[in-house]
Amino acid sequence: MPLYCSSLRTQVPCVPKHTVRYFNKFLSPNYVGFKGFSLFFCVPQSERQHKVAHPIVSLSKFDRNYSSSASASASSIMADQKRMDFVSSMESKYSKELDVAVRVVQMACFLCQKVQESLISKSSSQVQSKDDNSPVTIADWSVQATVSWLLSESFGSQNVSIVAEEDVLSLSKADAAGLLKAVVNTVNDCLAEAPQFGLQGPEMALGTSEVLEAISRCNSNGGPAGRFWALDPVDGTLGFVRGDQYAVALALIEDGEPVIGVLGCPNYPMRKEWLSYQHRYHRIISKLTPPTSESWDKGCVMYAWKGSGEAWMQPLIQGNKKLVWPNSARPVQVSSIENPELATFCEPVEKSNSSHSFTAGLAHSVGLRKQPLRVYSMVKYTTIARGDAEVFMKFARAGYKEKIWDHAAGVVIIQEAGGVVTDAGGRPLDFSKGIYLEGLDRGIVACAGAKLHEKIIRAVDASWDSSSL
Ligand SMILES: Nc1ncnc2c1ncn2[C@@H]1O[C@H](COP(=O)(O)OS(=O)(=O)O)[C@@H](OP(=O)(O)O)[C@H]1O
Ligand SMILES: [Mg+2]
Repeated sequence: MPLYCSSLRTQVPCVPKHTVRYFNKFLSPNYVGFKGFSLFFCVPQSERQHKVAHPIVSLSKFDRNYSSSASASASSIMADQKRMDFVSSMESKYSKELDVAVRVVQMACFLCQKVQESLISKSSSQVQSKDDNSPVTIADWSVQATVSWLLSESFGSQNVSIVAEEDVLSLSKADAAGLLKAVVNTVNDCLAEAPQFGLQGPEMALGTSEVLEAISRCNSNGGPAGRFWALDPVDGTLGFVRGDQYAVALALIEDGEPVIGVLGCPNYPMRKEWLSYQHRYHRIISKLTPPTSESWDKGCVMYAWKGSGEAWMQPLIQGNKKLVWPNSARPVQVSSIENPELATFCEPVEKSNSSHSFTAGLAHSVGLRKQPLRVYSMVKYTTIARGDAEVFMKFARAGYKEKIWDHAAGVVIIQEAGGVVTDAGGRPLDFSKGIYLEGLDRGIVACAGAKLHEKIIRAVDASWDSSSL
């Protein structure tokens, strides 16, 4: 039987994670029992071909988490075994949901990219105004319809409950007929590509009523019990219409806790320096020196499930390539920088969304010296999870209530990548109270590590009373 061998500390595609963890525990250089076996391990080719549903695995990460010392006691081995069993059971519990959610977000990114291209090249006639005057585009409704339709097809509509940002009212008005037509066409164009993403599209193009129904089905109010999906079809609408950063955010929330987080970031640059530039410059440079078709220049989908201790990033599907799992996924980890002088903090672009002056004071008091990185949308969560910045702070004006779909996916991803996310009082965000993060204390603080986090929480307390927030 042909064997697939891989040297230790390289990334191993197509190996079931629990198998790697199991081997890795014994392959630790300190583990005397199997020391002579520590250079290679082998997996039968047939197993490799059949068990490809999981992402690639970084052995070095598991070394860090799971290495046993020579004096490892039987009880710590048992604890490891228990954790392995827990991880395996959770893995099988969420594997279909994760697989479908990542594919669906890939499709949503594909849709958004097309709409954003046409928005930038045409005028802004495709931008509508919602009651709260924020711009909303064809993409918002089209993504919501597409995601809702695909989740219902994959799990059965009776099993799918979705909390999402857009409502169907403004789209159903008589004067929105042109917009509705554009949404129906965009949804059908996207769903026609479903097989490329490993999903099944409709046999016939969806009619207007089916599209409206898919959008309006996202009418769950969340809450503390059961399962629901939280969707922000286009988070960072301003970034989207400006041709800049935005995200498609999908999370599965179970009994009030986000358990799966998937974030599509179509404009995320692989070279982190580009995050500080307006996306316009990136586009110009890309035109002058176009990336090769194989290079991973920008755009990713990040994902994680709670309790796995892993977060992953895969490239967006390009051209008419097929999504073959795990689609070159790479593990991501938060930065190891603890020194505030070396750390970068990111925050919302719009000062109406978060007080820039308050965060500047906090930054100064904890010794953060670098210029803030202002990035639209939940891409800020991606920035921390990937290790491209160390701190994310958001302090909205008093009275603003944060919504669960603006944070759920990012929280799971940062936590599984090794970071910390809390409110400004140091408490976990509460996703169990409906569509808002009720009881949020002052603001949101996400950090790569606990030390930085603690410093910032202390600084908030010290300066809050003198702030005008
Ligand atoms: N006044 C106010 N204060 C705080 N937050 C607000 C406010 N208004 C809106 N929002 C929400 O912020 C989402 C935009 O993302 P950010 O908060 O990261 O801001 S920014 O786009 O970088 O400026 C944005 O998400 P989208 O509506 O999906 O763009 C909103 O949910
Ligand atoms: Mg949003």
